Amino acid sequence: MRFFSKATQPRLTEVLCPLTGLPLADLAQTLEESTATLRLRLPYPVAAFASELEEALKPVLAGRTLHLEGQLPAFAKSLGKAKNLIAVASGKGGVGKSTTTINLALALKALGLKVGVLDADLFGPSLPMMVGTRGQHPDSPDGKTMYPIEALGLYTQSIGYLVDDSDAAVWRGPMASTALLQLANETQWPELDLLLIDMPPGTGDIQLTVSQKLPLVGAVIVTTPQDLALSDAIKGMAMFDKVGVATLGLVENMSYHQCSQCGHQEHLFGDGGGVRLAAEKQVPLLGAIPLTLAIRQQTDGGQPLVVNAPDSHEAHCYMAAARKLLATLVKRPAVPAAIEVKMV
Ligand SMILES: Nc1ncnc2c1ncn2[C@@H]1O[C@H](COP(=O)(O)OP(=O)(O)OP(=O)(O)O)[C@@H](O)[C@H]1O
Repeated sequence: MRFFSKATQPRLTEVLCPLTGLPLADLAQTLEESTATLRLRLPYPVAAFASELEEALKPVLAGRTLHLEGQLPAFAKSLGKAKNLIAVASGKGGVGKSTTTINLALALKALGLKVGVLDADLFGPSLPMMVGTRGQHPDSPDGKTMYPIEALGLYTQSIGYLVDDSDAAVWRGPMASTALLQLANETQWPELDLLLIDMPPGTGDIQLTVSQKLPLVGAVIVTTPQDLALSDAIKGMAMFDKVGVATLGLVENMSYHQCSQCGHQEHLFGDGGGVRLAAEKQVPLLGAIPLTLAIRQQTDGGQPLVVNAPDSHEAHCYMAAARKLLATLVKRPAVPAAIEVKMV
């Protein structure tokens, strides 16, 4: 419900939200409005957008003091206290799904969200290496559930914390799906705005079962511009479609190679594949991430670029993708909060 005075309402309709591009009147809720104050609530954390919002809202304020607050609502059922589960998937292996997941998670955290990452990549759990938690094991308060391991400000859980890579690789079919679902369900996630799930590569039974049994808001598909990766990305989208999970967007990884010496860009794996696929499937292209030495070195070394070099071109690419993903989410209808009915 939105309450605007006659003076404020038409002006808020003209002001566009810097995140979504939608009129703020469609998103904001007025909590308080007086001659001295305007207090607004938005459906996303506002700190990272404060200066853009203050600038955009100047015409509405007319000298009043602006107070902003915001929180991401739930767009699907939660998993315990974790809201908004998003699968990060790719049809083809080795396209940089895990690298994209971790950098995207850190970029979303930089936008003010509380983010968890579930490394569900049974066949090559790489999250512990990417966030520098290799060799750590989750604590258990009761011998039945586990706490996630906090790293770089993210709440992480990985099959790699529990078993050796060699043990994980031999899991097949139902056993693998059960292990993944247990890992998701038996982790005591804190209150999270988002939980990114780094899915195993492929579109087989394991991926299908996990997509059906976890309450996903949607999926982000990672691809490279290569024809083979693109056709596997289409298979990935079709799988999610089959189980009624929306594709929230595409990330084109290794979009172009950027030389660390001269900055020259070359389209090693082809040009424009992600743009064409996004247009054909009518899904947002969330971002185009370059293939660079720094991404590989720093992510593989446990210090992903978004935290280690936040001013780099690569970090800006991840930040732009995170912003677009957040904007895509915010435009979706939220799940209504539970209404408490008192019996008298
Ligand atoms: N944009 C990039 N620039 C440079 N190197 C990258 C980039 N993206 C990923 N890599 C590197 O490519 C390798 C594979 O990446 P990653 O493990 O993220 O792929 P994946 O799709 O998750 O693999 P798998 O299918 O095995 O789960 C890693 O060494 C990673 O550092």
